[in-house]
Amino acid sequence: MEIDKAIRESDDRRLMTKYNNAIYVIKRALALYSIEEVAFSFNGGKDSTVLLHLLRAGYFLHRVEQSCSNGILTEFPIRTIYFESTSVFPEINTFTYDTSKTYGLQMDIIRSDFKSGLEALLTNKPIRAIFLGVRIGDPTAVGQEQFSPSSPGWPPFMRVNPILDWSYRDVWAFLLTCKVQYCSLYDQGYTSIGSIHDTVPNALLSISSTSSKEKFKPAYLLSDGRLERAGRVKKKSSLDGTLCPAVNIGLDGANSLKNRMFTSSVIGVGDEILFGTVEDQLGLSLCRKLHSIGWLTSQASVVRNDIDFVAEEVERCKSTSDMVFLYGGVGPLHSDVTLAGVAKAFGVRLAPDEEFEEFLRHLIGDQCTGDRNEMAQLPEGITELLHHEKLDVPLIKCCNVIVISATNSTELDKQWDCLIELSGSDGFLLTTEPYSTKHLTTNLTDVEIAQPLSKLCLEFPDLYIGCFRRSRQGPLVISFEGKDATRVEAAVEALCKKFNPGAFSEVN
Ligand SMILES: Cc1cc2nc3c(=O)[nH]c(=O)nc-3n(C[C@H](O)[C@H](O)[C@H](O)COP(=O)(O)O)c2cc1C
Ligand SMILES: Nc1ncnc2c1ncn2[C@@H]1O[C@H](COP(=O)(O)OP(=O)(O)OP(=O)(O)O)[C@@H](O)[C@H]1O
Ligand SMILES: [Mg+2]
Repeated sequence: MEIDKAIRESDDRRLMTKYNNAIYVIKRALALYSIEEVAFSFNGGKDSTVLLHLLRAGYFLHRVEQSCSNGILTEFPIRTIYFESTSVFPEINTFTYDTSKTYGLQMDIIRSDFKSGLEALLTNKPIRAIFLGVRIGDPTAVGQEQFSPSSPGWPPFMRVNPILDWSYRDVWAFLLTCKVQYCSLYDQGYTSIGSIHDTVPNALLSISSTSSKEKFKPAYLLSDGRLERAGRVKKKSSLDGTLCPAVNIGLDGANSLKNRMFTSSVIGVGDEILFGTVEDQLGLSLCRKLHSIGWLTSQASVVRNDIDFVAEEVERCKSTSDMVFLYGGVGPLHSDVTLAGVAKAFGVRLAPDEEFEEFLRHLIGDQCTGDRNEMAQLPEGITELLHHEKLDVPLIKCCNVIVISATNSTELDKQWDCLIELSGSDGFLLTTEPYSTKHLTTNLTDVEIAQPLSKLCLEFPDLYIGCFRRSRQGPLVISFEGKDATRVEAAVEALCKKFNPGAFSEVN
């Protein structure tokens, strides 16, 4: 088998190790699932081209071990799926189809989005595992392992990532050592290829040229593989502020913004809260603190210590709230997945942050060894460290998401005060007009009060008018909340007028 032979004959020991590991993963997958139950997700990119040849080698070796191959590989029976989009580079498309022909791939072309395409595929075919060319530096790799079940909300299948631990250098070492064809765009300075709308050649490969047409070196000459995505035009850039859509307040706007309604979401991360083992004080305290600065908390939730759950919740909240507060799940333990969830929600990877690592080093001393300190990994390109002299470690702000590391109310009080100070009078946590609040209690029945209250809500749409009880039999409490104290007063008066005097009394 020519791939296996090329690697074994090369003297690249690192490549050999990576190859052996990938082949091991492929062979385990082929032992776990029947050939009808696996699929290969191929898109003509360099990573999936590597994977194609690894799968060819892995399938061959698997057959040899089962003693059913004579050493000549004539077929590649693994179902191949290609999501063909209208915004794909023509060179990628042609390469994908040509490769399919060369290696006799049984290719299913899917023209819908990934999720619905996979849903339809899995309904019609017995597929249980899909091979992907995902690598650890890819934003989508956050939290994945070589075998990772698909995320919640996706149809159920196993994602098999044989080259998860391969670097950019490993990919090129493999393609060049095996002398296999790859898409021609990689010889024109493209280093990672998305759609025609978001991909340009990598500027780091640019050759200064006197002619008007810029020239580029081939992808394999990129010396720092961490920059392979430099040719990907960010859909939203953290620098132009669009990735951080919410509170971007300039001095001029501060006064008018004081009257604006700011909304927040509060997300707790912790299985223990959900088991009922630990009482969630931080969520309550954050809601109170936000209310005290005139913010409206539009939702507070608690999710499991699971990257996908965190990512899903953050993704939803960051686009609907001005600011999202996350607490719990921060640290170096296996259950500390909060920052990975934030990274996934923003589609960036976790990367070591030297500045943050330095703070941790001061705090935990020698226990914190450079490359092994998981706590020093922060969402890349979107993280701002908020320094305050009263804090041993800076607070982490990723666009409009603030990660609170406090584990109890006292620590939270301290971090909150620092946040307010750091935000200043025109910052990301602007103190706005405080709420004016009134509470009335009454012994009127729900039936008596329901209709007049509904009418009152229509008359005062600018106020929050709600009801709650402290016990089923006890009095009803009606709360009025609003930014304009005279309006709150007017609503209270209007309600009292609808009933006999003495029907309500004011409480705190
Ligand atoms: C076969 C296949 C399976 C996928 N499974 C998942 C999944 O389980 N969870 C998930 O969040 N994304 C999944 N994705 C989506 C990818 O993680 C990623 O969003 C996609 O490759 C788009 O990357 P891009 O935005 O860089 O183009 C899957 C994609 C493919 C092709
Ligand atoms: N349109 C698609 N059809 C099928 N599989 C896809 C598609 N897009 C992505 N994938 C799967 O996701 C993997 C990761 O995609 P990614 O874009 O990171 O890598 P690539 O396209 O192989 O290489 P490159 O990073 O150079 O673009 C692919 O290797 C492939 O398995
Ligand atoms: Mg690609």
